[in-house]
Amino acid sequence: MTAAKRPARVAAAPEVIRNGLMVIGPDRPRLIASALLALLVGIVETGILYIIAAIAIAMSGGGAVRLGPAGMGFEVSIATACHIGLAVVVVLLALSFPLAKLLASLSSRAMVRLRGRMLRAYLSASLHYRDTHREGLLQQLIGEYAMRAENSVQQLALALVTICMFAAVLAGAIISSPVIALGMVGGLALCGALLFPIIRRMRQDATKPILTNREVVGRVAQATRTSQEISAFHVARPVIDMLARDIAIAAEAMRKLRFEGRLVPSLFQYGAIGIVLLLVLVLSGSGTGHLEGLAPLALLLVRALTYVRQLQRAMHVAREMAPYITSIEEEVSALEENAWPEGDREIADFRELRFDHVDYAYKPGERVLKDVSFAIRQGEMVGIVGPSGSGKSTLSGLILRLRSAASGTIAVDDVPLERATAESWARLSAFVPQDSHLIYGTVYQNIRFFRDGYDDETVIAAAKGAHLHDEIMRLPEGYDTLIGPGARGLSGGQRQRLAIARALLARPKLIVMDEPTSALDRNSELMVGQTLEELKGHTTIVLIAHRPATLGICDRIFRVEHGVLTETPVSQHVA
Ligand SMILES: Nc1ncnc2c1ncn2[C@@H]1O[C@H](COP(=O)(O)OP(=O)(O)OP(=O)(O)O)[C@@H](O)[C@H]1O
Repeated sequence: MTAAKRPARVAAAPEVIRNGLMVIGPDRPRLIASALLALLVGIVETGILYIIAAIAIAMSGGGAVRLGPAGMGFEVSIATACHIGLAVVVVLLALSFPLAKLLASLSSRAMVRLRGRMLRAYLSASLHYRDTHREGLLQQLIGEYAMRAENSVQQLALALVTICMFAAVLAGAIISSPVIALGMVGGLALCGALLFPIIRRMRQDATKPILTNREVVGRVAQATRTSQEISAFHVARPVIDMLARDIAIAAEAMRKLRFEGRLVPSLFQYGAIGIVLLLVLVLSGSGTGHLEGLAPLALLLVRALTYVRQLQRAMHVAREMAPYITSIEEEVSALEENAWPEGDREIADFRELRFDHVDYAYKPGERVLKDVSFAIRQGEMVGIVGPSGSGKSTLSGLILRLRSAASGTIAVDDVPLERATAESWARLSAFVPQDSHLIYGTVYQNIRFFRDGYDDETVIAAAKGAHLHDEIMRLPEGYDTLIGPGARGLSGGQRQRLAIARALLARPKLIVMDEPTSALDRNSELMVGQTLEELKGHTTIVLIAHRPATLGICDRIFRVEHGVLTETPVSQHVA
């Protein structure tokens, strides 16, 4: 399982209901309250339709308005009937507010829960598992999938509410004229039976989305990330063509779904009306006397049919959306199963970090690190060298406790690194990646990087430690200048030193630097070198580096080749 599959099908009703209830979860009492309220609205609505019909009859006949069931009714003037009607309308309006509020809150609360769960699951999953995901997965889950799940819940709740209203109006119609009302129910059932083969065929057509949205989103994410290269290689046209093709295929599948969504309810409604008219024709021709009170009944039946149409549409949309919930559930469960262990031992300091016979594989059977054993003592500066692809970055992931060994042990003093709490090790260690990223925010926010409890002075001290302070002070608003995507950019050298300031902020005991000077200009490289000199002796540094100039400062140097680590003399690497 590598990524959320775009559901290439329309769900069956039981799946829709099961999924909807799963997402609604703790809000089921709200759903029940909505249904009860809807039933009440349906009953009151039946009353108002009955009053309107009675007024219409009285107006056409010139007499009083007759209200109440046959034989037990009473007569009132048209004005009184209108007043009663207005009072009922006020009740209807008053009931509409809580019903609308309940329905809206049901789905929005479901979305908040879903998004929170997805975000937690994704960010708590192991890096090893996240590596197996294509790019843009979280965005797609939290964006498109959550919206569709919300829509499914909304439609399902709407369907339930519609059923309740339909039941109330139908009950009114049955009381008014059992023969015609039951005839209409029979007509609907007949329509359903007749239309079933067409519906099934259309549904099958609609479930052939050859290209998944997942692929479209993945390709868009890829196009965004490589936008600079796309311009430089002048390949915008083929990229646009490729995306346009993908989008068109997805759109065709969607068109078929929409077509079904529009057509089937109409076929149902008009078919049922036709059957009712036939029934009236038969009854009037036979003179069986079932036609008294036909006017209110006609109104009730028309209203009931609009509910059927509404129900059809709601179920259609809910069915279309429900598989996204299945997909979210599968994806989130897999992420949760692969949660990265939090650990249970607080580590405040360490004397030694030791690797014993450590193996690591991204894929089963393909060892990237083989039988790695070494120890780093507190305060040492250790260089890691080796050709590209030899396993240096993988090693840094293991040191940072972002990955766990496939076999062998990694220990901080006597504690296996996996047992150390993720939080305490993250406080004790820091990372300067090969390619660091800015976030949209001020320089302060970029250096703090979501960590609370560091005042401005501490941030400034970190920037000074990274030899970035003077350049920050030259920005228009100093540390308050907005930087990052969509705002002001920084040069590669400045970005790298900002990454170092980020790492220095919490005064870590261990810093892993992945090629910190690989892409730097001479000036930035000198400043990074100066930072390293200043850290030497009191902060343990693991320096992944190629340049002899950077390695000269190291106490010890390890070489990784084809995943095998050996110690080599420092003198061998210094020019
Ligand atoms: N996410 C991944 N999935 C599968 N294989 C991976 C993954 N990341 C790295 N590898 C493989 O693991 C091996 C070691 O990669 P690593 O990034 O640790 O090398 P490196 O020595 O840091 O390389 P460089 O100096 O180019 O950064 C490489 O063969 C690489 O192809």
